[in-house]
Amino acid sequence: MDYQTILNKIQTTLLSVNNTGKVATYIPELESIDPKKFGMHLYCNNAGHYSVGDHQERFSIQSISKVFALTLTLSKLDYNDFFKRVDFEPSGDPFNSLVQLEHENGRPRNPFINAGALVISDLLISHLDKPKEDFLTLIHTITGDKTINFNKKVYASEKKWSYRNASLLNLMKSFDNIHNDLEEVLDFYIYQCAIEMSCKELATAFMIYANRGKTLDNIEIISPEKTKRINAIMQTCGFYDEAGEFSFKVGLPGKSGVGGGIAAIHPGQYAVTVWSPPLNPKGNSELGMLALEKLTTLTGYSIF
Ligand SMILES: NC(=O)CC[C@H](N)C(=O)O
Repeated sequence: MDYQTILNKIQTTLLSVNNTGKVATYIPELESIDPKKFGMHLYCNNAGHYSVGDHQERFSIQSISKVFALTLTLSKLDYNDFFKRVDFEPSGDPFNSLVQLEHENGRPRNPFINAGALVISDLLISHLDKPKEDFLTLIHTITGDKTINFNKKVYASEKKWSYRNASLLNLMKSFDNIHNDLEEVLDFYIYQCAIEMSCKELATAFMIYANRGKTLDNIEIISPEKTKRINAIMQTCGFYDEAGEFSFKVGLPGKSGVGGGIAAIHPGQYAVTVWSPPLNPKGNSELGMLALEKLTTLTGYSIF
């Protein structure tokens, strides 16, 4: 498959698209990002790399971090302990919605909405001595790059504007589904979202999900069985109330973030990442969705 020609075609086509998306502003620091940035990186199972645009530039991974947090949790915890606290059904609601949580007694629908990721942060704090270090170490291990870190400005900016996440935490605490100090949980969650990676680094990291839980150096990060489940949750819950649309149009398991990144995988084949900051009304990268739709259309392959 000539992936490089396909990526070039995608970039050329997207240059002429009228991008109606808007860069996220509710985390003020994200507003300063150039909306014209566009990068894409595809990492093939046979170790081939294909890329276009700003694929080497780091950006805020935001909710893509939720996949790594789930991976770390499932590598440490028994399923039952975990799924008592978080479900694995699509929410059909925006990523930061409070409504469903009240109806469902403080048990989040899935690990990829904010409420679910906050419970995961709480669980990791309970089970790890150094949650932040362990989280970063996981990312260093799966990318082979120890320079990856969090962005202090984005972190500070989200901390100032975290009223909604604080509300989610308080609501869950009232149902006894948060066990640690609320400030500590919020701080750890915001730290994860503020991590910066490039398309290239994210595609490398996501190769574990395309490769049954193993890095390309054959280190098992998570079992094939748990990898299967993480991929299933990406497929059904990776795009909030647009998960159905992403499945329909793209047909790959993936995860988006409000920094404008999307990472997706084709099991056994490749990991692909795209970055374009302007978001559609559901909080997913407008051009990112389009780029991946074109990828599976032009290659003729998705998981379906
Ligand atoms: N969808 C996202 O990327 C949301 C992450 C963001 N840090 C938040 O909690 O609101």
